[in-house]
Amino acid sequence: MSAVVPRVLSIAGTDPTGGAGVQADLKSIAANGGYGMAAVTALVAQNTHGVRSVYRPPTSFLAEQLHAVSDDVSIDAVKIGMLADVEVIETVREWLAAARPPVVVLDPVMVSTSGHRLLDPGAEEALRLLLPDADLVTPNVPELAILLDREPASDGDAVVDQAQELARRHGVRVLAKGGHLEGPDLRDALVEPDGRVSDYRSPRIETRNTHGTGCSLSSAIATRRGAGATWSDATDLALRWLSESIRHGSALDVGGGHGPVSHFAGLWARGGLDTMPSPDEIADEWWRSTAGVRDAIDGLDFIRSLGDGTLDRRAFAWYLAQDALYLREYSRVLAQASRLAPTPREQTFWITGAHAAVATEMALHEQWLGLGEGVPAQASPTTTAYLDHLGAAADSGDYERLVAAVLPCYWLYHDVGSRLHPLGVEGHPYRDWLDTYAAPEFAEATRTAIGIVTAAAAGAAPLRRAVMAEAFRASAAHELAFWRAPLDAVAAR
Ligand SMILES: Nc1ncnc2c1ncn2[C@@H]1O[C@H](COP(=O)(O)OP(=O)(O)O)[C@@H](O)[C@H]1O
Ligand SMILES: Cc1ncc(COP(=O)(O)O)c(N)n1
Repeated sequence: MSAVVPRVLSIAGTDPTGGAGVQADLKSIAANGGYGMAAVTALVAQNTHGVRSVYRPPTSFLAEQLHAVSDDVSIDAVKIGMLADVEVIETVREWLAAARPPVVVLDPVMVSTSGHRLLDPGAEEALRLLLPDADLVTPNVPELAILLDREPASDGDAVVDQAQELARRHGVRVLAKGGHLEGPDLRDALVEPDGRVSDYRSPRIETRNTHGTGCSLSSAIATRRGAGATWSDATDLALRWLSESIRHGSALDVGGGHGPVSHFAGLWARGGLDTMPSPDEIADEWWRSTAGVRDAIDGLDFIRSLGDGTLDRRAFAWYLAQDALYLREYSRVLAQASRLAPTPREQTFWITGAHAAVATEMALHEQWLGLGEGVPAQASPTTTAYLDHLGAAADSGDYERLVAAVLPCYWLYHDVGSRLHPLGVEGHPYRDWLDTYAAPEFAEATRTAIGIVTAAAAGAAPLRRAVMAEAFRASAAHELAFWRAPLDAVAAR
């Protein structure tokens, strides 16, 4: 079973400038959605101008690296690059026989772009013997010729002929790469062991940044295949990614010779570098952003006297009348959230809230309206302002903004309600009210609302998340004004 994120091992040499070898492989694996690992065959002192020297550590140590990985990690794919000499080839072959990784892509690295040997001339036959252990071999034009012991092909058809010959001889799939041929059009050919050919054509990109293209391509194919794509799809996806990365290579400005490709250019452009907060982090941040509003609510005479039961009945009746006006409209706003909801679960949640707002709570308020304190039938300026804010969010058709705007009505009410509730002793004049907003169903609905809204915010792009946070904060400020209004209104009469 391959993992969602395929675990891909590169067995290759190094490039301290990061454009080729294991350094390029790890970037390519990551850029194609894999988890990259690397066992180093040889240390190469090289840069974008060329190779200066090669140090090949004892192969016993390579074997230790390989077994350290396979003893611990389930490997989904292996990419093999520079093998340096016969001893290294033998070490890798023995390890492959023992570890049996499900996908093996072999890039038969022999000579660097700059013309330096990365494989002993005497190791060519050993490399040929390794070919059947691979699922895919990815030679460039000169490597294909050496593996066949022929002259290099000079056009696309000759490359395909040679690739078919190699595939047949060794019973292996071959991706023959056309980067070394001349001309404006590039052709790579995937040849099955039975000779069937799939062509991949693309325009040649005018650039000096082609250092490590072979390393990067083979790692990308191994990763895509390790994730479950067919060989043909894996090749197609990897080539599209490589073209994009070659196109952005020169913008990196790395070195004065053949520079690297820009492995993450596409991801940077499309995904940006922003981190994504978790829903819990958003909940914390948004809640903290209302600290001032909450302190101010707690400090209101209305809240204090509501808690100890000394609140002026007229003020309470005025408040209930405004709340009834508010709830009718709030119900419509929740119904709009339900209409825009992306999932049935959310659709159900908001429509249930809309029903609760208009039915259950209205019924409670009907009783209190019986207080007969000559309450206003018109929405106050404060109520109107709050409803205008919610109405604008509802009319925008923007689900995320809308649900962020309706959240404080749950969250702050639940917060105030659960703190006032213990004060609602026998005989408390506002006990029914105190019970409503501390009820377990309201606590549950509040939790669900917070979960839905913060999950939407976590998944939103940063700018969208900022719009949501602003809608939330504005509603919280309207909540404060709503609680402050009743005593002011009664005092002004
Ligand atoms: N200038 C370029 N424009 C577009 N694709 C390129 C360019 N150079 C190389 N490639 C692609 O990069 C891959 C590796 O190319 P190639 O040069 O043939 O192999 P290697 O890097 O092993 O020598 C191939 O898929 C090739 O099509
Ligand atoms: C360690 C190592 N492996 C492979 C290459 C081939 O790179 P290129 O794709 O430029 O031929 C390289 N230069 N160094």
